[in-house]
Amino acid sequence: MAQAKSAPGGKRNWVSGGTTGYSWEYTGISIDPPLGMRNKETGHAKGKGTTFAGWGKSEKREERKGRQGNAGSTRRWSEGVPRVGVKKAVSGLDRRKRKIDDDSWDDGGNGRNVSSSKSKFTRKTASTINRRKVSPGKGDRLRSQSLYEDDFRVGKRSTSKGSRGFNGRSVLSKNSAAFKGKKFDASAEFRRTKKAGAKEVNLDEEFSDNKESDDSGHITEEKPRPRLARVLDGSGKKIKPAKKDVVPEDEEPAPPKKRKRMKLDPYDTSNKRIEDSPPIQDVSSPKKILVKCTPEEESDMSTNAKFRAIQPSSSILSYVEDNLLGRRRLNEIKNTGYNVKISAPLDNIPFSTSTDRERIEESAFRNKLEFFAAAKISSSFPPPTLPEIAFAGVSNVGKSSLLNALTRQWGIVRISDKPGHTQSMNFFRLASKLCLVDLPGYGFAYAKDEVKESWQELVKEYVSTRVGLERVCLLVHTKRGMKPLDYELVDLMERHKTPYQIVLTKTDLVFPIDVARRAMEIQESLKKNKSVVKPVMMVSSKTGAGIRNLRGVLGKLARFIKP
Ligand SMILES: Nc1nc2c(ncn2[C@@H]2O[C@H](COP(=O)(O)OP(=O)(O)OP(=O)(O)O)[C@@H](O)[C@H]2O)c(=O)[nH]1
Ligand SMILES: [Mg+2]
Repeated sequence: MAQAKSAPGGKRNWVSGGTTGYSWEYTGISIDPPLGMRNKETGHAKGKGTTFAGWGKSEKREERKGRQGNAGSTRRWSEGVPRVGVKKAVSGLDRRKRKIDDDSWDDGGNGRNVSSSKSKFTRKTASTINRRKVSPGKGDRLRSQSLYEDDFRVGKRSTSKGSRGFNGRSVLSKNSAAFKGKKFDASAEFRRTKKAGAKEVNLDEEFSDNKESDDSGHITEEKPRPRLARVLDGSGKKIKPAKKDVVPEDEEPAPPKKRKRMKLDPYDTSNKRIEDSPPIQDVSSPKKILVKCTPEEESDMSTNAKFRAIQPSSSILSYVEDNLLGRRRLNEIKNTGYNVKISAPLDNIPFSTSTDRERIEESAFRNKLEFFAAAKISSSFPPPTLPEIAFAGVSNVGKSSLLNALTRQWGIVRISDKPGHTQSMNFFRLASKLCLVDLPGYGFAYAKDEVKESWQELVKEYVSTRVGLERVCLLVHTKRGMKPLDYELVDLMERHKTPYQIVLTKTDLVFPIDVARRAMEIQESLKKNKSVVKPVMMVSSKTGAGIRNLRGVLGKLARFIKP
């Protein structure tokens, strides 16, 4: 700062440029030039890095050019500015402050001349100067700063267009004119280079000065940096060598990295289509589920490996494929003829254009879903007038969503991705045909332990004592499988002879083969149970896969109703 002010001849003169307006030149400049002009001055047409952050670097380069023999303008304005290293570039705000402080900005009212220049940028800078003159103060700094940013933007825009615009070319030519006749002739240098063909220029030789002075004027030693050799091709263009090609001389090239070999699980077909999996044998006994394993091997296997070793029956596999269960690409659904623009597209007839209500083939579910009672204790249960279907399962398994999906009446039953959303037993009516009961979940939920226990007790009481309970749909997350609490409820229902059916939910989250495996696993584990209703149903409330089949199964319960 102090250096800038005290430098000799620190004044800028605006010189008339004839009929075209006004041109400018620095004579013994000791101040920081206007930001946008830096590009002009340095002649960096693609001046992205030459404005704020790259200022130190470009300045350094220009100065070196000057040192090679040219005492031109660039040399001069680098004299007055405190030099900064590449890493220690002056921040935009600092430079801004420096400019405000500098008296030579006022320039004896030359702002008028500046504003009459053709340059868009120059005009704006001039207006900034004038405004500062009128209202100096705290607010001024902010306003001028924003203008400053505008200037920066204008300058940047103009330079990014390859100096086609108002100022880049003219200044460049001015600069090259200034170079002409001096020791360093840029065009001659360019011709020389072109003649010589590709030529390597070692920057270390070219720029041997590694010493930098910081703001306080101390000389500091700059850390030695590995420099990349600059390569010029036949046309004189710079070719940036790839980093990997530049190996420091003292370092030996590292040996090529060994590729890690992936271990392939022969039973894992989870990332494949069902057709890609090994040929399926029809499994008739539970022992055959795990293939190619001795009992000792089986005990050593992890739960995951055991699951992957399951080979589902061909009937389950074909059911999964036919109903497009499992994770599917949108294109696959589209190509099969389903309208992917509607919610739960697979709960539809392919190529159908009928409305939601018409698409529901099962008449009971075409009725309006109406909430009519909620219970937190068994004494609040409504009288059993209709056959009931209850939806039980761990929290967040998708019970409430399934009610909406079955009736295609989105939003009637509230859902949330937060486990423990449904906190009471909610009774819904489908006209006078069926009663659907949304039960609170068990297991992990965002609720106090005693509250969760009370839900569990309520569910247990309901499934074991409720009159008119036609079926309990026990919902199981396809990805996670049955939990101990599920088995507990199963045992209870077995004891009370409550009919229940397993429904795999969120099938869209796993690969088709894993949907089939999960169904197979559960079917086999509950094979001896008496109250379980077969088959294991598989659905996705999101894609609508399997919903029509479940509707068909549950709709049969409503047929026996006497209106
Ligand atoms: N991907 C996917 N997400 C689903 C599906 N069914 C439900 N969900 C999501 O799972 C979350 C929980 O759904 P709910 O229907 O509230 O689950 P819940 O079993 O009623 O949960 P609680 O009331 O807390 O016991 C929601 O964010 C749903 O959007 C499905 O088939 N596929
Ligand atoms: Mg719920």
